[in-house]
Amino acid sequence: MSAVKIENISKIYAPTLSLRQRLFSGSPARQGFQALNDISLNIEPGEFFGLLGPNGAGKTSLISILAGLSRPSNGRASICGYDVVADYKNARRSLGVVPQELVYDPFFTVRETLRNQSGYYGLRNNDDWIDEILLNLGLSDKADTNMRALSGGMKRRVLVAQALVHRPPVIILDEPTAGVDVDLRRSLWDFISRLNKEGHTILLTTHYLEEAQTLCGRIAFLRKGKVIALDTTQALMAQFGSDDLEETFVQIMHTGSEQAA
Ligand SMILES: Nc1ncnc2c1ncn2[C@@H]1O[C@H](COP(=O)(O)OP(=O)(O)OP(=O)(O)O)[C@@H](O)[C@H]1O
Repeated sequence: MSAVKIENISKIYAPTLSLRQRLFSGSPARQGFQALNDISLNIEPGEFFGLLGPNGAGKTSLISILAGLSRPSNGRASICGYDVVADYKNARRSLGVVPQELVYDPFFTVRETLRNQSGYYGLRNNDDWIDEILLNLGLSDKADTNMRALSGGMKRRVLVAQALVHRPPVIILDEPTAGVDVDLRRSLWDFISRLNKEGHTILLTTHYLEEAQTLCGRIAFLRKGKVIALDTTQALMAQFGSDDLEETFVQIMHTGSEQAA
């Protein structure tokens, strides 16, 4: 069974019309914006998979569908065999998502935040695991600090910790190292690599291609909502005669065409 299965997913965002336009426009309804166009791919258990593409390619739109935050216009997706729409609860329980946006509740400390998150999954007495996560993310000395008193990079570490409280088999990281220092990057990647070696499936989006080159076994390149290349990292680079993923990325974005996933 695939850890993540994506079958013919398309996403069309509804057009945003003002009230005035809606009430008084006699013109036919405007078409929505197609962010994803017939995406299919499978990620096997234990893979470290990269989803790469330029700004606006559709990476976050796809992740939002997997996380149950947004519904696909067409197609279906499942996490560990659980359909993300029909079996939302089990799909969500199998998944930990580190979002791109820094979202947090300013009234709680770091430990309270992680206890609350554990509570959403019905987990009590989760402090041993919370302590291990805090240690691995360099947050032990911030456990009793209020969220609003943390720096941006520290808040991002807490987002990573939140995604891990229920030990999900699949972890999605949406640009987790944007705006964080070298120390966190190293400790984060050491920790995530360890989780991956222990069997967790990782789906990563990042604009740091050297990170993707080092970490990802397979990569899908997205452009304008379509998969334009999908293969092992080595095979993608070999195809373009390069040993540098950034160089490969540039070439694929300028020459790539849609290919079967
Ligand atoms: N709620 C929305 N309503 C309308 N359009 C949207 C919405 N969310 C995203 N889009 C559009 O869909 C396209 C894909 O956006 P998305 O955020 O998925 O891209 P991305 O690959 O994650 O980009 P980035 O690398 O900048 O995070 C963009 O053109 C974006 O403007």
